[in-house]
Amino acid sequence: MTTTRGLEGVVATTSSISSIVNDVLTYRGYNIDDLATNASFEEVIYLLWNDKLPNKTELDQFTAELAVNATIPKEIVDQMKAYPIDKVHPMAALRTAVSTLALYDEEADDMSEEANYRKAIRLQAKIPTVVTAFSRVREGKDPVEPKKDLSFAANFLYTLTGEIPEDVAVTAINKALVLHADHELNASTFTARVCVATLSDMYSGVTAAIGALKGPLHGGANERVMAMLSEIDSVDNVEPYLQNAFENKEKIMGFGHRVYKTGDPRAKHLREMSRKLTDLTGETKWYEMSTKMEEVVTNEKGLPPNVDFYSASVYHSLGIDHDLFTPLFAVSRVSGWIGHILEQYSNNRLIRPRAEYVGSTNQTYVSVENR
Ligand SMILES: CC(=O)SCCNC(=O)CCNC(=O)[C@H](O)C(C)(C)COP(=O)(O)OP(=O)(O)OC[C@H]1O[C@@H](n2cnc3c(N)ncnc32)[C@H](O)[C@@H]1OP(=O)(O)O
Ligand SMILES: O=C([O-])CC(=O)C(=O)O
Repeated sequence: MTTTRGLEGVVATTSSISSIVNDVLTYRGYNIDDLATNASFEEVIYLLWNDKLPNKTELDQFTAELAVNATIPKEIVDQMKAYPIDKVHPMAALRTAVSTLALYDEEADDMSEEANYRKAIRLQAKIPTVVTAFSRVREGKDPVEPKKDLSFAANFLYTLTGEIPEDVAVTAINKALVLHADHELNASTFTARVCVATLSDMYSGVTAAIGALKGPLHGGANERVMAMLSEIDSVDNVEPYLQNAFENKEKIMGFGHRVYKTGDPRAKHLREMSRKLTDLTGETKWYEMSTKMEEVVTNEKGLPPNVDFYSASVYHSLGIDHDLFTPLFAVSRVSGWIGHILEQYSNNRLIRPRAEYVGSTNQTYVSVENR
C-alpha cells in the first residue's frame, strides 16, 4: 500500500461540476472570471445543479422558488433563543440549525430525484435566513422575513440588517457568492460526498460539510484573516508581524493552497472589491495592509493569497460581523455541496479508502487488575 498524506494529488472521483486545470477555475466549463463579472448568484446555482445556464423563464421560476422557500420554521428561531447565545459561534449554530431543519422537512428521507431537487431548493433558500436570524437573535432582535422581490444577495443583507441594502453592497455580495460557490473536491465538498455516498440524506451531507468548512485550514480562515489584520492594525506593523510569524513557523491565514501553485484566480476579484469598498468606507488601511501582506508573503514564502484573504476586508467593509464571514461562505458553498451531492447520488458508490496500519502488533490482552 502507498499512503498519500492528506490525499494530496489523489483523484477520488470524476465530476462535471467544476474544474481546476493549470490554476484556471471553471464552473460547468464557464471561466470563473466570466461568471464573477457577469452572472447573478441565482444563475450560478442553477448552472451548478442543471449543467446549463437558465433561460429567462427558467431563471424567473427558479428565483421565485428560492424566494418562497426562504422562511425558516419558527421552532428553529425559538431553539436559537435557547442556545447559550453569547458563547455559540455562528458556524456551530448553523451546523445545528441545518441538522434541525431536517426534522421539519417531511421529505428529509425521501431519496427520489424529485424530492432531492425540492430539498436542494429549500436548503439553499433557508441557509441564509438561518445565518441572519441567528445574528439578529443574539443581538436581541427579531428575525426579518425575507422579501420575495429581492435578489438572493439583497435578501441576505436585508434579513441581516432589516434595511434595503444599497446597490454597491448587493453587487459585492453577489460577486462574493459567485466566487465561493464551488471548488472541485475541496475538504467540505469531499465530506458531503463521503457522507451521502452511504446513501444518507441531503441534510446529513450538508451538515457534515458545514462542520468541515468551519475549520481554520478551510473556510474558517476568513475570520482569522480579519483577526490578524486587526492585530497588525497598521501598514508599518505588517513587516515586523510577518517576520515574527515566519520565525515562529506560524501559518499566515489566507495564504497557500493545496491545488493552486501560481495563485487563486478568485483572489484578484476580491482584491479589487476590497480596494473599492475600503475606498468607499474611508478605511483604506485594511486594503493597504492586505496588499503589503501579499507582497511580503509572496516574495518571502512564495505563497499567494487564497479566496479567504481579501474576502475578509471585503466583508468587514460591508459591516458584516467577523464571525459571520465563514457562515457567509457556507451560504454560497451550499450550492456546490448540493451540486456534488446530486452528482454523487446519480452515480453512487460507497467511498471507503484504506489506512496503512502503523500501530502496535502482537499484543496480548492483560486483565485490568494486572496492568
Ligand atoms: C477556502 C479555502 O479553504 S482556502 C485555504 C484557507 N486556509 C488558509 O488560508 C490557512 C493557511 N493555509 C494553510 O494552512 C495551507 O496553505 C493550506 C491548508 C491551505 C494548504 O495546505 P497543504 O497543501 O497541506 O500545505 P502544507 O500545510 O503542507 O504546506 C506546505 C508548506 O508550505 C507552508 N505553508 C503553507 N501555507 C502556509 C501559510 N499560510 N503560512 C505559512 N506557511 C505556509 C507549510 O508550513 C509547509 O512548509 P514546510 O514544507 O516547510 O513544512
Ligand atoms: O479547494 C480547496 O482546497 C479550498 C478552496 O479554495 C475552496 O474550497 O474554495
